[in-house]
Amino acid sequence: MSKITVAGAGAFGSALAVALDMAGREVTLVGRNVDAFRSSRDNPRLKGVPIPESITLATELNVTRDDILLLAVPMQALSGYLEQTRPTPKAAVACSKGVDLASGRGPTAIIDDLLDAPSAILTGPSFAADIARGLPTALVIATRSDTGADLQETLSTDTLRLYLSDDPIGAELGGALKNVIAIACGICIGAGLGESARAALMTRGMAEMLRMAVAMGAKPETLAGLAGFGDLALTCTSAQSRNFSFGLSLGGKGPAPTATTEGRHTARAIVKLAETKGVDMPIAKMVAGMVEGDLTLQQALSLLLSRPLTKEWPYAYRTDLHR
Ligand SMILES: NC(=O)c1ccc[n+]([C@@H]2O[C@H](COP(=O)([O-])OP(=O)(O)OC[C@H]3O[C@@H](n4cnc5c(N)ncnc54)[C@H](O)[C@@H]3O)[C@@H](O)[C@H]2O)c1
Ligand SMILES: O=P(O)(O)OC[C@H](O)CO
Repeated sequence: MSKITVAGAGAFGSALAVALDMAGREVTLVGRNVDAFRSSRDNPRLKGVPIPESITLATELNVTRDDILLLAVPMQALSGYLEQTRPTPKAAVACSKGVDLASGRGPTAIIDDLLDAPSAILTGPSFAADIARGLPTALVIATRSDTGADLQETLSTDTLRLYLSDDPIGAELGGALKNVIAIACGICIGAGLGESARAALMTRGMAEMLRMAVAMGAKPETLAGLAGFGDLALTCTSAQSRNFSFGLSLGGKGPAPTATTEGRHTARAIVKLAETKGVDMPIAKMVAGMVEGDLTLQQALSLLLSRPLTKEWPYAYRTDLHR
């Protein structure tokens, strides 16, 4: 079985490394921060779960065509990281959830542009702490390459169940866009706007995700799966989510988390992309405005609620409008 190298020793990269090591895979965890926990095996990004001695720690990326490379650095760091390291693995699997602000590209497009290796995306509802503790989790591995079945087999464990998809665009946009809607839901709950309003935001947010994804060439059914609906449900309803917690703080409840919050950047990136594609994304626009400090909560709310009354679904499914 292929060796696995995980680049990015933050919460998610470390959690994947631990889960795969527990399942008997040969794992190397690479990160600029690994020296800080090389002897203690206690990574502050993954509190309470020691990094087993069986996982090799490295500060420099060094992969061969025998290795599967999991890329677990934040989205805005991905292209710079690959430009700098130029690895040549058997397959490069992005684990980042977002859209690159500078270029509007998703993670697999960045891999395809920069590496001579098949690209894939690993995404879906999963908190790092749950994966690291071996709690049951279901994810999607999506690729257009013929490495999909091998990746699914190698990266699945007894508790980490991977479903295979041939729609990386849909899968990565599901993971990126749910973060933006989760910020909106956090704002809603933080500001005391109620559970009914959150349900409305999740549902209309799903319509925005679907419109945008289809406009980008994704299959609508991907958005109904783990990478879309599944991750939206998790992230919009759990205070464990950094995106939801960031939203809570924007809504006036609690401090902003200092950890990686992908939706802040993705909101801005997606609003730019939606304008180019002519896709209507009012909730994302409201989130981007509040993140930028251009809109107050009251302004965002009245902009959303004063939109013309419309039909619920036909517009979202009129894919011909967006192709
Ligand atoms: N934490 C989760 O529960 C979770 C779950 C699923 C997906 N993800 C995704 O995984 C990605 C990483 O998130 P995380 O939670 O591990 O974040 P994190 O902040 O815990 O860790 C990010 C890691 O990337 C490293 N890093 C940052 N910039 C870098 C650069 N320029 N070059 C090299 N390394 C760099 C940091 O040192 C850190 O170790 C995000 O896109 C996130 O959406 C996270
Ligand atoms: O903590 P968040 O908001 O980055 O969410 C983590 C995962 O993406 C949930 O699937």
